[in-house]
Amino acid sequence: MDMEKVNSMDFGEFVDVFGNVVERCPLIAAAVWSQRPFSNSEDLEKHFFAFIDALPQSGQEGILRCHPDLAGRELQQGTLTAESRREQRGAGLMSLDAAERLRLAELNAQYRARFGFPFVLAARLSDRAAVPGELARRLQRPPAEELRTALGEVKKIGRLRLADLLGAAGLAGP
Ligand SMILES: NC(=O)NC1=NC(=O)NC1=O
Repeated sequence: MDMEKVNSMDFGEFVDVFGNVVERCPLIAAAVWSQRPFSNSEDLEKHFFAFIDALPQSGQEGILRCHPDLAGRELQQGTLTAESRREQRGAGLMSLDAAERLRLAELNAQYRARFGFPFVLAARLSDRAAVPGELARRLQRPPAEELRTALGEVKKIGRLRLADLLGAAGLAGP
């Protein structure tokens, strides 16, 4: 892994490349830049996750609130980030019928009303058939446990996005 290139990035380059590892939270990349040099991709990922874990609950909930709903308004309006659009399309969430979309909208609304943040799941590790059931199941979980679960999904999304970036941007090495 050619971490030499990553470690040589100035602040602007680093945030340009890694600013959306956590959806719409460039602050995290901006903070992690200070931790360079990174010994390898796991070390880089560890710093992203450590920042999330060190936040107060309000900050962790804030990260979740930066995520667009699955198959929600932003998908309909075409305002998703490129990463989110790819992830949601890959899970088949762009081709839901009206009934599926309505069901998901209802579940998302119930979830948000109960927890105060949106349902977050690593769409690339799921698919359109599984999402409603997973949402309904997690809807019943105690808030403290569900916050931990949701942050775990943010990390899964971040891990996959980092792997794309380090692999695709010619940063992958032997
Ligand atoms: N609410 C969400 O789970 N959003 C998302 N999951 C992904 O995998 N990408 C998203 O934007």
